Amino acid sequence: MAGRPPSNPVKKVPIHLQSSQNRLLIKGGKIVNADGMSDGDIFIEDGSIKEIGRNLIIPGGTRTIDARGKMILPGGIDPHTHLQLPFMGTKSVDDFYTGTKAAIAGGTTMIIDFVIPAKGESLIEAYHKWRGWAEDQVCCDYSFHVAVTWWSEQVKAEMETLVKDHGVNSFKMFMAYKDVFMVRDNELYEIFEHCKKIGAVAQVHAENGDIIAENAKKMVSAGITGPEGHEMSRPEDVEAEATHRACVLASQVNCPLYVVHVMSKSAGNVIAEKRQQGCVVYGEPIAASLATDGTNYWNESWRHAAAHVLSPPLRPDPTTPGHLMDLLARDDLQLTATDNCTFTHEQKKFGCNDFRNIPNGVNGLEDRMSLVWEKGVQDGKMDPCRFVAVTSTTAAKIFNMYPKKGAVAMGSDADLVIWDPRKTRTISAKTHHHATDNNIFEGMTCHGVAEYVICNGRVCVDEGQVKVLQGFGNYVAREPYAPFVYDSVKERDARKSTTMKPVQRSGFDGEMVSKAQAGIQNMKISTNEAPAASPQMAPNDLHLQNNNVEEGSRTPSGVRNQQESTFSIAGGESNANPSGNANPTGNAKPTGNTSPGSPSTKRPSVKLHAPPGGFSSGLW
Ligand SMILES: NC(=O)NCCC(=O)O
Ligand SMILES: [Zn+2]
Repeated sequence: MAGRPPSNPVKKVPIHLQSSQNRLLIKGGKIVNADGMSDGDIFIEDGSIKEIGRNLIIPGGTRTIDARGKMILPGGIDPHTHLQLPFMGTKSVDDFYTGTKAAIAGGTTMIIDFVIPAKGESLIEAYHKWRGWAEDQVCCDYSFHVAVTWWSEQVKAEMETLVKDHGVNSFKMFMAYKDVFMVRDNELYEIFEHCKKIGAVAQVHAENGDIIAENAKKMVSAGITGPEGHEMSRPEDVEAEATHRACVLASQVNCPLYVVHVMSKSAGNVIAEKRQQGCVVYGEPIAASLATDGTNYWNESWRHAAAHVLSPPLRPDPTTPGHLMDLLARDDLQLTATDNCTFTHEQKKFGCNDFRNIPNGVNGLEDRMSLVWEKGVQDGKMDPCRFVAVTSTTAAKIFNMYPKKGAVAMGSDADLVIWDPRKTRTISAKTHHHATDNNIFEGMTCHGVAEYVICNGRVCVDEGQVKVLQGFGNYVAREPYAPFVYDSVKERDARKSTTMKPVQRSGFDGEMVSKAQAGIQNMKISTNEAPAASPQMAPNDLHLQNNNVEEGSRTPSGVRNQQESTFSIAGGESNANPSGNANPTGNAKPTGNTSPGSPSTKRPSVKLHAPPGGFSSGLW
């Protein structure tokens, strides 16, 4: 289509900007990968790592960087950013230029941003719009997740196209932002099912949007209009509940789930617990949740408090960052991001009379690497290899870019950081490279400084000096069915198929009772006048909507056929057994009444409050 960049355009970087930097030798550093450390020199040519070893034979004219006493890490990957996001009546102030410049300054060499279509907007159109914004601005490589903010056959088809033709293998759903981006549980279930079918990773923003909307109204009515009302209206439980719900829904269809911005201890614990139970779920704490806390919302300065407003919010429990770091260190949570979505004080002021209008979002892109080093490695909770895993390698694996990204290895992209673990720096809005005038980590001093940052073989931070090139980054297309994710999914599928078997019985060993005998034809059942129920049935579990109670489909052994259940997650009626015939059990007879329009062509409209197979209705 006219005006759109092709999916993988070739970047034309002027030769004078790249030629002298085509070849690089990094000598004498400690190479750190997620799976181990080694000593070796690294030869880089034309954007990728050509050789690693000692006494390499190098062409003349190669620039040498002395890395003695330093570590050489795979460049950071931030899998969660919102650059120039149109949001809450404004636009996040870091665009794809300043955002990626800040990223590089701190040692991050790739971002994955979110395309967020409005409800009703084509996902593909939105994707092209975001590509257009990014393409000539990005200083480092980038990719896109796409948000599913509404649900229809069109969206379903577009997701497939995005996977097949545009290198998107991850889709995010919002359980919050009611009426704006939020999707409901029945939609989530279907989207998860679809993600699994197309080999994508489903991501969720886990907060209960309905509860938040109600709480926020009450808060404002009670006169709590400042930033503290933001946290009070969306407390920890509201995040943990949605996290749990997302895990339960995804696990029904065995869809891999990725929970973005884990902000609370209880949400983190839910993920840890679900992983222990065998769910394929990944948790992403962010720089903000690992390094600061929600006590800031009670700061007397409105400006200070508002700068910290993001969703889910930071938690007032000051032990939260330490707890999340502990979970991260032991792989109960898997990787870090930032959710970088910056707004200036002028923009934050939109909410000066009502916290609901404070644009949600904070910084993090530039400082994540140093903060995770300080709170993780310097504090003795993780070693440098784990640091590499949680800042780079695991993102590359989950989103299927490994080992091109996320590794210091022969053949990998030359996205590298020469890291000085002893050097310190103090974070400040006065010196950062973001476009915003505030920094939620103001004044924090961290060990770990990116002395050199190399993006695709180009030195973009040189002895601490930032020398980025606008538009230098490339779009990274990602294949579906990431082995790191889908190998576990396949295993679970296989396990399920061996355990999900009906009990083989010789026949029904009690007295069969037809529904006519049971006197339930055209009988109206209310919760007060339920018929004799089977022992496991709770009368309140039945809610009959009309007078026709029809026989459910049974397998030959008499077991309820769960595939033909009348349960519909979408709240509609299932058409699985359109004839309305009872499946003969060997004793029971089919009604034989299949003519269109006859009573038995009507689908039964029994609404169960428990899933099929969970309880027996006892109505035979
Ligand atoms: N997180 C946040 O507060 N802003 C960015 C949008 C989102 O991810 O919810
Ligand atoms: Zn976000």
